[in-house]
Amino acid sequence: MESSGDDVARIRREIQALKDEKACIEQKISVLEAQLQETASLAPQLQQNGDVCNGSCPPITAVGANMAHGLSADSIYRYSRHLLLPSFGVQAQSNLLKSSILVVGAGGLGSPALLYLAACGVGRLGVVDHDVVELNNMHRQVIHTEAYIGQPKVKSAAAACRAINSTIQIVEHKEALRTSNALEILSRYDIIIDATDNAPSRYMISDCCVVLGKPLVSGAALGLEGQLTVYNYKGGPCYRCLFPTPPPTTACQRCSDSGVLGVVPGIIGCLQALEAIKMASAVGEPLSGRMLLFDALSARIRIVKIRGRSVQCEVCGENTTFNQQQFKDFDYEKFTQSPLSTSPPKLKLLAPDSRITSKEYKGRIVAGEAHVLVDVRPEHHYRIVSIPKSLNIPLASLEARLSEISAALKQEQEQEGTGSGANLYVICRRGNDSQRAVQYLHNKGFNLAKDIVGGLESWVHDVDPNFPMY
Ligand SMILES: Nc1ncnc2c1ncn2[C@@H]1O[C@H](COP(=O)(O)OP(=O)(O)OP(=O)(O)O)[C@@H](O)[C@H]1O
Ligand SMILES: [Zn+2]
Repeated sequence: MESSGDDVARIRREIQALKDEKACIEQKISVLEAQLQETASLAPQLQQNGDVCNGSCPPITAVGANMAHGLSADSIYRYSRHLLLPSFGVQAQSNLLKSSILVVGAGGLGSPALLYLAACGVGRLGVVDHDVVELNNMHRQVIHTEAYIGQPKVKSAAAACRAINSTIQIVEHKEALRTSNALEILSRYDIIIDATDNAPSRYMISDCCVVLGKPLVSGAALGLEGQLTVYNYKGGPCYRCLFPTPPPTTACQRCSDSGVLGVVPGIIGCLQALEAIKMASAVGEPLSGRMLLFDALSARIRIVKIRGRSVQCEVCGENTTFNQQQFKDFDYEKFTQSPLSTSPPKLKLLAPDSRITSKEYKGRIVAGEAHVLVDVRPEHHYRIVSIPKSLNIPLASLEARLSEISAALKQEQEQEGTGSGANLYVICRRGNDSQRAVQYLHNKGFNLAKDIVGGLESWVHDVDPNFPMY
């Protein structure tokens, strides 16, 4: 028998499937309605004339309305506020409708970018992402709704775009962009938007744009800051011109570790859409050779001049031999020493006898074992949630606070009255920092220190599914 939780999930899935079907049918209806509207505007005049056109009469639209630009009546009405802009107008809108733009990543940056690109009438809009929608995406990834939790982001994003504009083509690429598929996917679009969140993807997308000769709108947002620029546009620099060597992996922070205020990627994503729209419609001056820096706390936006194309650039420089084949063979994960996937790396620094699983640790609590549990997460993480009776000593202050661990172990031993001494366990969020801490503690003479494999994530997974996770 299914549990009530399974039931709820199944019913939600069925509802979503029906909603998708409904959205698809509605899209078809509105396309047919637009066709009907255009055809019907001819029909009464044919009837009034009392005869049926045999092909020899002049086209009736030529008498009723002069629309040499080719926009339909529906499009004129839909995009009328664009058409009214003297600096945009009919020509720019027609250019947009003929353009194609690809957004890589349907997360914090991609969400607003996709919504505006769909709304403004980009003729073909592609979205690439391999991930599924999660509850902790909701605060910033505004294209997704709760009904899509657990479903592919591309499916959710495409449905939202279609709901806004059923007259454009939306293409779903439900896969991670890799060297094996990037050339083929990117070659189908005029302009590329990088809305990903990791170093290997950034280098890979930029290099691919260089070999294919496509302009790239690149954005980033973390914490309360964001930045934006356009690469590879009419002789401008590429990402590698600016950053020939990848930053150290410790400098590559992720939203899932460092946090991000939802509206910050919202702002940068909107600006990415704007830069793409400007290029697609041939209006204005793209942000090439300049970088926009946004600081939410001080409410400051600065535009700084950045270096131009580097003659020494390994990918776009004067003597480069970098081509499509080299792109396909390039190992971006090795180059940046970080994974393409959004999941953080899992370190293995300790011997098995210096580690215990979260289940084993739970067993020791139940057995009443004398021990101290040190939680080495930063204090603001610890304040979100922690295991009762744990002692918070962040990894960064471990060196200065070793005496607190000694004191806690002594106190525990006295309370329990054990002769053999109390055990020392170390936990963190995912099991990486706890290993670093145990290595350090071993060097400082705490030889019995053990790390809890997989940290609080494994505690939630294997011991207590109700323990809140972030
Ligand atoms: N190589 C890639 N190909 C396709 N999509 C990618 C690639 N790299 C990253 N992405 C996608 O880009 C999006 C980036 O979104 P965002 O930075 O908001 O982070 P997130 O991974 O959704 O959330 P969080 O970091 O908070 O867990 C994600 O949906 C991710 O799946
Ligand atoms: Zn370059």
